[in-house]
Amino acid sequence: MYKTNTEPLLDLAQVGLSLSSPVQLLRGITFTVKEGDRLGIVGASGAGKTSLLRLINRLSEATQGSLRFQGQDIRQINVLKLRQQVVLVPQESKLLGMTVEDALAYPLRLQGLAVDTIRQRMQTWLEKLTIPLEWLDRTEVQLSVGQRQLVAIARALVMQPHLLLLDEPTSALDAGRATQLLTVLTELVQSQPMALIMINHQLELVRRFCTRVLVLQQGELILDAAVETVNWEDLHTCLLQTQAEQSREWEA
Ligand SMILES: Nc1ncnc2c1ncn2[C@@H]1O[C@H](COP(=O)(O)OP(=O)(O)OP(=O)(O)O)[C@@H](O)[C@H]1O
Repeated sequence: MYKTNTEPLLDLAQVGLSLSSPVQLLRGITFTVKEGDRLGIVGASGAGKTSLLRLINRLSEATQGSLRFQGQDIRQINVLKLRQQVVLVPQESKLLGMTVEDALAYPLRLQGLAVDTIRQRMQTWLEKLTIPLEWLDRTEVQLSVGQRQLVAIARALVMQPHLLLLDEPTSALDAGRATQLLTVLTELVQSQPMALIMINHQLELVRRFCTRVLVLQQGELILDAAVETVNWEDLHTCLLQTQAEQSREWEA
C-alpha cells in the first residue's frame, strides 16, 4: 500500500461564501484533507454541498477565509494548473459535443502528453470502469445519464488528479455499478498519493466507502467525523428532519 504523506493536501480555514448580502451560502467551514482520505459530504438539499466543492477548484471564489492546496493559497495557483490536480466531476457533466474518445483524450492533449500515454491511460480506465469500447464513438446524446456519469468520471481519472471532487457520482448508477465504481475509487486512493471528496445522499455508500463524513447544514459544517465513530441511525434521522424543515421553509 502507498505510504501517505501526513501533510494536509487541502486545508480550509473559516471559509465562507456570501452572494449579495444578506445571502450567506457557506459559513466558517474548517477542515483538512490528507492523502488517503475519502470524505463523504452529506446534508439536506440546499445545504451548500455543491457550493463547497466548487470553491475547492475555484469554479467560484470564497468570500471569507482561506483555502490552501499542498500548502499554497489556491488563489496563488494558476487556475488551469489547479484544475489539472483538483478535478471536479459535476453532477451533470457535459461532453461538449465530443465523442467519448475525444472527451477522454482532450484534457490530456491539453497537457501535451504523448499519444501513447494518452492511449494507455484511456485503456486503463475504460477497463477498470468496464466501459465498453463501443461507447467510444458515441456523443452524450447517445448515452444514458448513468453512462454519461461514468464517462465523466473516467475523464477525470485519466488526468490522475491529486484531489478528486465528485458531486453525487452514483446518483444515476444502479447498485452494482455504484459499488463497482466506489470499490475502484477506494483502491485508487489507497494506492496513490491522492484523496477524494464526494457528495452522496446514500449514507450506506458513505459508511462503506469513505473514511470520514462531513455533514453540512444550512451552510455550516456541523460534523466532521471518522466513519467508524458515527451513529448512522441518528445521522439519518437528523438529515430527514432537516430536509422536512427545509421543505416547510421553501413552501412558506
Ligand atoms: N449562484 C447562486 N446564486 C444564488 N443562490 C445560489 C447560487 N448557487 C447556489 N445557490 C443557493 O445556495 C444554496 C446551496 O446550494 P448548493 O447547490 O450548494 O446545495 P446542495 O447542498 O449541493 O444541494 P443539493 O443536494 O440539492 O444538490 C441553495 O439554497 C441554492 O439555491
